[in-house]
Amino acid sequence: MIEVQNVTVRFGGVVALDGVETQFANPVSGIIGPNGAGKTTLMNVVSGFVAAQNGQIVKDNQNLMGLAPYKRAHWGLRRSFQKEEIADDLTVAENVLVQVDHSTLTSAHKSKDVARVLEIVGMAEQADRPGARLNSFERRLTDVAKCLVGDPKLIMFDEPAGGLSVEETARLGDLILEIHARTGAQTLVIDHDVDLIARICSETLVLDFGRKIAFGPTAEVLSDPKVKAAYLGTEDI
Ligand SMILES: Nc1ncnc2c1ncn2[C@@H]1O[C@H](COP(=O)(O)OP(=O)(O)OP(=O)(O)O)[C@@H](O)[C@H]1O
Repeated sequence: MIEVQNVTVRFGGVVALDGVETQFANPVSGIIGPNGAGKTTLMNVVSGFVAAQNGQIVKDNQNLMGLAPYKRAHWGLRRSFQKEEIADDLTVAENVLVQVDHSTLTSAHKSKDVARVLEIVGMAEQADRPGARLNSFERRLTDVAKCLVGDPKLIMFDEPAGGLSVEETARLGDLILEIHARTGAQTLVIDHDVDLIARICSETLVLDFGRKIAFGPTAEVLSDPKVKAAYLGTEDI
């Protein structure tokens, strides 16, 4: 369970999040809304990149607001960005290993864990290939592997399907659906691809101008007139 409790963020005069309150209880949950709605800001509050003026984020009784960003990562918070952070001069396996650098586990244990997550994302055969030689989908899969390594508890994907083909998006969706069973982590997904959200997220939060305008089972939320109105003139839903 991820509890978002009355979170408010202001950037000068802009209210990016306005008392947002919700509870994500499902293995995979979505966050959608028009451009500038506050979606990325909410992820930034969870990861600690942005300080909220008010509110708390609690995951399974752990109040994340009380932890510095690096401690949240040690605790098990993982995040992928709109652009992958893959080092060109490191191999795929080394890129993933960096994520668990801080861990006190033995290097044999870490290598085994890296091999396990590369197997899950389908990149085991490319483990020794340098980042520079990966295509865009392989980079994305390596980024997902970085989120899976080292006992994650909460994984956040910001527009994971951006720039992917229909087939690649379908594969990525399958992979995200497997995460909870394979790692136990709960996943939050922001994406403008509403078909992907509808397929993989059993519940979805809709933000508009920093406010929660809907939350609940994804199919219900997507047919809500308030949600359709928020998207009017911006994109189809
Ligand atoms: N660091 C910042 N400084 C000032 N304003 C910001 C900052 N980050 C976000 N904002 C503003 O806060 C509001 C919410 O932005 P945010 O990026 O969270 O929206 P979003 O829903 O993720 O949008 P998109 O779908 O376009 O990525 C916008 O008005 C944005 O301009």
